[in-house]
Amino acid sequence: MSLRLTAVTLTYPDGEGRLTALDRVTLDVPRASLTAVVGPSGSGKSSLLAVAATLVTPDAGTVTIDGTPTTGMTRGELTDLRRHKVGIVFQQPHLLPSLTAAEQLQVMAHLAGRSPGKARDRAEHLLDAVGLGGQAHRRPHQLSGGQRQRVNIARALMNDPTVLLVDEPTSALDHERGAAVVDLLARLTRRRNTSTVVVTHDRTHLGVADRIVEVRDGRVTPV
Ligand SMILES: Nc1ncnc2c1ncn2[C@@H]1O[C@H](COP(=O)(O)OP(=O)(O)OP(=O)(O)O)[C@@H](O)[C@H]1O
Repeated sequence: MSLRLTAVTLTYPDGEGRLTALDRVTLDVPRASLTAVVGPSGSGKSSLLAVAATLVTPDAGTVTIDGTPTTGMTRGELTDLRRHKVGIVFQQPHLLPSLTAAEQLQVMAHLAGRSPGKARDRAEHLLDAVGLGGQAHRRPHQLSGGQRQRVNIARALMNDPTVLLVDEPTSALDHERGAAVVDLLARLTRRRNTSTVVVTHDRTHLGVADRIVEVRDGRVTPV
C-alpha cells in the first residue's frame, strides 16, 4: 500500500471552537489504482488531499506514504518526502510564464537534486506520454487550457512519485477535454504504478476509477 490514511482527524479554528474538516478518516490506496473522491462543497475533499500530500498535519491519525509513517517528521523531511514520492496536480496549473513546457518539468528534477541531462530526457519522454511530444518548446501562453493541464500532470510525474494527488483536474476544461485528461490520469496510474487520488465534481468521469469514495461532513464512505 503506498498511501494509507489511518483514523485521520483534522480540525480548523472556527470562532471560539473548532470545525472538524476530517473525522477519523481511514483510506487505503493501492499501487496502480485510481480512487475518485466525490462529495458536496465544503465536505472535506480538499482537506483530505492536503493531508494526504503532507501539506497539512492532522490533529490525530497517521498518513503513511510508501510504507513510511509521516507522523513526527520535520518540515524538511516532509519536503524531501514530497519531492521524491508525491506528485500533486492542483486545479489551476500554475505554470511559470517564462519557462517552456520541458523546463517546467526540469525544474522539478532540479529541486529533487537529479541530474540535468537525465531530466531533459525524462521531460521529453513524459511530454510524449501526455500527448505533447511536439510542444516541449512552447511557453504556457502558447498552449491551450487542456495542454497546460497535461503539462501540469506530466510535471507531477517528473520525479516518479508513488502517490499522485489530483484536485479537480477538469474544472477549467470543456467536457471533451476533461474526459481526455481523466482518461490520461487512469492510463498513467496503471503504467506508472501510482496510488492515485482524484477529487472530482464531474460524475461522468467516475467510469475510469477503480474505486469511488464519498466525503460527507468529513467522513469517508465507499460509494
Ligand atoms: N483554512 C481553513 N480554515 C478554516 N476552515 C477551513 C479551512 N479550509 C477549509 N475549511 C473548512 O473545512 C471544511 C472542509 O473544507 P474543504 O475545502 O476540505 O471542502 P471541499 O469538499 O474541498 O469543498 P469544495 O468542493 O467547495 O472545494 C469546510 O467547512 C471549510 O469551510
